[in-house]
Amino acid sequence: MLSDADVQFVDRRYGKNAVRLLYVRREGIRHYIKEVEVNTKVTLNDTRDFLRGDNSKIVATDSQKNTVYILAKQLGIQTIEKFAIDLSEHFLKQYSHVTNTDISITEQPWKRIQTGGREHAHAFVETADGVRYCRVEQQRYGQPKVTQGIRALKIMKTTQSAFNNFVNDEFRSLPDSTDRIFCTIVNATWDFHTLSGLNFDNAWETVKSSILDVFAGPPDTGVFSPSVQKTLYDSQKLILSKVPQMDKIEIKFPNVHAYEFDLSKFKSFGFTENKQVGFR
Ligand SMILES: O=c1[nH]c(=O)c2[nH]c(=O)[nH]c2[nH]1
Repeated sequence: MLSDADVQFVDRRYGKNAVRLLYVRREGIRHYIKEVEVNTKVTLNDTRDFLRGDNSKIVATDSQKNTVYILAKQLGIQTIEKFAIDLSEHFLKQYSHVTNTDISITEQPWKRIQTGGREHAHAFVETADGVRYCRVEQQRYGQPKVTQGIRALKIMKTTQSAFNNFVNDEFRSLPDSTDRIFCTIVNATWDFHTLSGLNFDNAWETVKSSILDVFAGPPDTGVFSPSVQKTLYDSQKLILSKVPQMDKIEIKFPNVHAYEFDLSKFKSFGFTENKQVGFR
């Protein structure tokens, strides 16, 4: 059996995961909603809970969950980033023995229903065009470190994408492709060196629209992509030039493969050899 002196704590964060909350703001007939899922974590200034089973400093995860509901009611949820900062600062202020906080929030992508070409006052549809999330980490006496992200943004283009002239050795089976389907599920995450002059909504929309613009290009002609790598890099460069407060951005464009089915065996239908077959 190890003695406590032999043990080093690497991570002592604990908290409540997946606190679901629907926040409705009613301004006359026009209503606003945020459906969010919040994870709270705090770190305490000593280890008596782990070492001795002394719970006297534990802020129960159940109390953390209640805090999410109480602060949402008291302060509202303007943006998930601001709400995460509010929660973080609350935990640090309320409990002098909390040294660090780590709050992450995911927002469901609700949009207003359009009827008769107009936005509805109180009816919404969940869309599949990207999920917004954020994370706020803060140390006592420190500034909140805000990370924003987008995930589950599935995009596809059916031409103006190629991949060729890559390493050709005994491990290669993929043919060159001069015209392939490019489909991916974007996952991007970024942080800021300052929050000064930053509008969280604008920053998030800028990232999303820049990714879509670089990927798609002009509506009629599109834009040529020689590889996922090049399109990814061009998106990042554009985003970094547009959001000066941004420190760094990580984007993942996993290839969602579309096979071209080999119909050449079905000669009676008039099918001939496929131009290209397989993963592209
Ligand atoms: O754009 C691409 N980049 C790659 O590195 C790669 N690898 C692969 O199999 N297909 C592709 N496509």
